[in-house]
Amino acid sequence: MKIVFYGSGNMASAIFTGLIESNTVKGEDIYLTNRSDIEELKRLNSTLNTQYSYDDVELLSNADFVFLAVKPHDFDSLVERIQPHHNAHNKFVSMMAGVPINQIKTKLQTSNPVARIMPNTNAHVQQSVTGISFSDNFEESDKQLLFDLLDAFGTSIEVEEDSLHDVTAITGSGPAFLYYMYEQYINAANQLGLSHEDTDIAVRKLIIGTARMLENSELSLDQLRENITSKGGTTKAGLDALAKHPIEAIFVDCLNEALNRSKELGK
Ligand SMILES: NC(=O)C1=CN([C@@H]2O[C@H](COP(=O)(O)OP(=O)(O)OC[C@H]3O[C@@H](n4cnc5c(N)ncnc54)[C@H](OP(=O)(O)O)[C@@H]3O)[C@@H](O)[C@H]2O)C=CC1
Ligand SMILES: O=C(O)[C@@H]1CCC=N1
Repeated sequence: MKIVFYGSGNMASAIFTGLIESNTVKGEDIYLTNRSDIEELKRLNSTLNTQYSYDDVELLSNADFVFLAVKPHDFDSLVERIQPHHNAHNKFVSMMAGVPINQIKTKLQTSNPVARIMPNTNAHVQQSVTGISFSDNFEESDKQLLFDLLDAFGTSIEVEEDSLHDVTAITGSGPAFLYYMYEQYINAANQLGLSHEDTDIAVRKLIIGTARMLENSELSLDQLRENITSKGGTTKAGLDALAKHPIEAIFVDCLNEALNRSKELGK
């Protein structure tokens, strides 16, 4: 299988690293290109054995899956490279936030199958949650091949194309929202008495341990919380202070803004 990535940045590298490190695809079967950062392509060639080229005829020839991994605002520059050279064998897989399948087909002037995926950077540790939608003409056997690729770097859920906006907000951008929250927690913890170094280590371990509990426990979130909350104790005091703030409303606002931006990006 020949896989091409147009774009070798944060999201693409999380994916192709996951594909290679899980032994799902050999580095030599993955072809990378970017706008101009050849040093990065050489570095990836020496660490992951991936191929690289700026020759679009060579890249697209016999390519099974062509990942479109540029920012939405760079799509037009990508179209100039791909449109004259794509062939009937190419199945396109776009990870561009917000850009609809019909726009991809129109700009590339193609009736080839197109899938849209919305992964997240947890792909680096094979823990991406990836939403996927297919154009009507995507063959079942090709869908299965693509699902197998997605499995290599996490779990996938097939959704209606319109719902990819929700996936983008909740899990595509989601790691950034959680990192931001953890940053605030660390900032607040730094105002207590531990050294900043100890606080950083303690909070990172706290986050990892709590995530492991979520993974391994059969208890609900609220039961897990209840199990820590002694009557009249410290947790209750802290939770009461939290409840004075509109935390749910803050996240409603955050997710709606992300979702609206996803819709704007496709216009
Ligand atoms: N980062 C994330 O968490 C997620 C990102 N996405 C989506 O993934 C896409 C990429 O995002 P991200 O990886 O963060 O972006 P980056 O800025 O990290 O990478 C963008 C890549 O696109 C390349 N590029 C730009 N123009 C062209 C071109 N004309 N031809 C070939 N390559 C080109 C850049 O090359 P060069 O370095 O040479 O300029 C670079 O390798 C976006 O559409 C985003 O919506 C989706 C889910 C999560
Ligand atoms: O910020 C963005 O637009 C992309 C899409 C999801 C995560 N990063």
